[in-house]
Amino acid sequence: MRIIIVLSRSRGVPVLTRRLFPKSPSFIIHRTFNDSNGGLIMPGQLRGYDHLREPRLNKGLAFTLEERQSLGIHGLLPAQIRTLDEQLELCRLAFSRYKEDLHKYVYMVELHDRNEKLFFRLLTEDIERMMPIVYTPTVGLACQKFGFIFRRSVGLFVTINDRGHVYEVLKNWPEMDVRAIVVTDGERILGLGDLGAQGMGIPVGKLALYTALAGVKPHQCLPVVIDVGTNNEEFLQDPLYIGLKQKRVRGEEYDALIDEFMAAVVKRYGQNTLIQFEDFGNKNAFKFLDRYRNSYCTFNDDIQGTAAIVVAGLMASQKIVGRSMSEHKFLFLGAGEAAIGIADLLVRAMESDGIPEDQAQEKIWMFDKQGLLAKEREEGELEGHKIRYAKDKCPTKDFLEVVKKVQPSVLIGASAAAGAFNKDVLRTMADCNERPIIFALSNPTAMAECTAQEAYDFTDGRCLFASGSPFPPVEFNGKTFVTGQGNNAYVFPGVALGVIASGIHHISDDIFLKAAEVVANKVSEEDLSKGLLYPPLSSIKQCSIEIAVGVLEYAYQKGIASRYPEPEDKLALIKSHQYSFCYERSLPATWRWPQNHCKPQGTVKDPCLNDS
Ligand SMILES: NC(=O)C1=CN([C@@H]2O[C@H](COP(=O)(O)OP(=O)(O)OC[C@H]3O[C@@H](n4cnc5c(N)ncnc54)[C@H](OP(=O)(O)O)[C@@H]3O)[C@@H](O)[C@H]2O)C=CC1
Ligand SMILES: CC(=O)C(=O)O
Ligand SMILES: [Mg+2]
Repeated sequence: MRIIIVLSRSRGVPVLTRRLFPKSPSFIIHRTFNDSNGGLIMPGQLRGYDHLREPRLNKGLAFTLEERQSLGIHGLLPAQIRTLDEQLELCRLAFSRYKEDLHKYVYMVELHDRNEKLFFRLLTEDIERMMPIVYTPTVGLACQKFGFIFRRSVGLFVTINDRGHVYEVLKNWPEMDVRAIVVTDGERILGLGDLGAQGMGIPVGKLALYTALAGVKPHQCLPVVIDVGTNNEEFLQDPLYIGLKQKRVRGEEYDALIDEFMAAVVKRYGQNTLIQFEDFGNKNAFKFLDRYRNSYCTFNDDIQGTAAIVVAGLMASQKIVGRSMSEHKFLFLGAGEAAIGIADLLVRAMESDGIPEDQAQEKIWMFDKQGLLAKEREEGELEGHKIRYAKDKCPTKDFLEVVKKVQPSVLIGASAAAGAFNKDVLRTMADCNERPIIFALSNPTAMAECTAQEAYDFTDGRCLFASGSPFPPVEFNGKTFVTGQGNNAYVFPGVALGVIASGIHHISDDIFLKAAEVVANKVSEEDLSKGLLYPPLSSIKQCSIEIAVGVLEYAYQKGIASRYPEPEDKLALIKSHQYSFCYERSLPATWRWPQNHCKPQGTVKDPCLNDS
């Protein structure tokens, strides 16, 4: 009789062993070890050298002498031992020496690939400088050039050819404790259109913010691209394109793939796994939100996350403008995911102030490629989600004329129509409002409906302005305005952390209203006086934590949390779910200097001790 003993962390290995040796009884010792962040590591299976190759374990020159000795990597590193702070200083220097943003992006990707802790520490400590690189606007350029800068896989690609085997593909992802997935099919990447599989940069960037802003642990995050082809002709001809070179598959086959993906996620990682939909084309985005919102733990960031950040800005603006939500008139340029999502949450906010739904909808006008949404359009020309904002009559197909007729107090651009808020539009807003509110939400920067400078110049410095991608501070008449970033990045990381910590099964719109209130309450008089409708980016991490606590409170109040008992100290629970941005000790607790080994003299720095 043969006995095979399998020591494995993977559920797949014992199965494989049984298949290979069907007649032998195999004793499976399924033993796993957690690092202090909850990531699974297997000391018994790791060579010392792996600590240098595996980005999750690598500390570079920050390995202490003891660690180098005990891991058997002494001599594989030069003699210098650096602290985490010293490494960060060097990273900042290297980062700043790259002149091109795309080169900075590649530097960050390579750092991530080399030393995960250092990457996240750098990102989280200097979010104002790093966020425009790992996120909008540079991430848009990175997706366009993804084929050229692709180094190593950073997420999972599920293609239409994997139909029937999606669960097997998902099992190839090496992490077993995934709690959050950001998935795109690349059809509408920012305002750049169909970038197919190269849209992978977006889930990767969004999830980097999960960790950097809310402290969701990196090994719990999984970026996914669903590759069903692309209709981007340039990419189809480009030898560097990394995805399937075929036109997009649509219809039943596509829907079945997404259904299979959702079911596979639950099978592999459990029903509480959060699935964030990102940058799908709008018909699919609305369809999947409707289809899955009550059966999976899911939300659509472009529809719901964006809504929360715009409603937050409007709540904050009340302190200056003195108007409640229902006293505004809203005009949108664009009637897609972002615009409809914002409008729906605005209606909900007005309803909670006692305004009936139909009256709330009356205050909202929307303009798409064909003009103002009007009931008089031919049948079939108003998709389901647009109908509720259609007006009886369309005064004109000219946007400026609509601005003049409607005289909105709030103008919201979510169209990717660069420059559509031109001088005449902005001047008209200034003529009919003491403090016009202007959101140019489209990303990346080049797609914005107007620049910050234009907004202030053409409204005589009276507007309250926010944009989806960052603009530098603006001078007008001797005053400096700091422009706020109206971006869902203020919302989704905190919502995700709150959802993970409370174990919510389904995410309602009210959670996004709650998040909006939290963000609005963080805007100070001082922020508003500088022109900011949002807390400064320097407090976005605090904002994320407060949103997470707000979500947790809401979940227990409404009885939708699934983790019991309810924690008394909700902040402490949230913190217990967060990643540590400090190095862990890589020394086994029992390790001692060998007896015959003379401990080296001199100062031995311990990088774990001297960071905050
Ligand atoms: N700041 C933030 O946090 C976010 C910003 N965005 C940005 O918003 C933009 C739109 O995203 P999303 O709503 O998801 O995209 P969609 O494709 O869902 O919607 C775009 C909308 O804009 C309309 N549109 C396009 N061009 C024009 C034009 N020239 N004149 C009038 N309307 C036009 C389209 O009209 P039609 O319906 O007729 O096709 C459609 O209604 C993108 O740039 C995206 O990056 C998105 C999410 C979050
Ligand atoms: C910010 C974002 O989600 C978008 O532009 O699509
Ligand atoms: Mg998006």
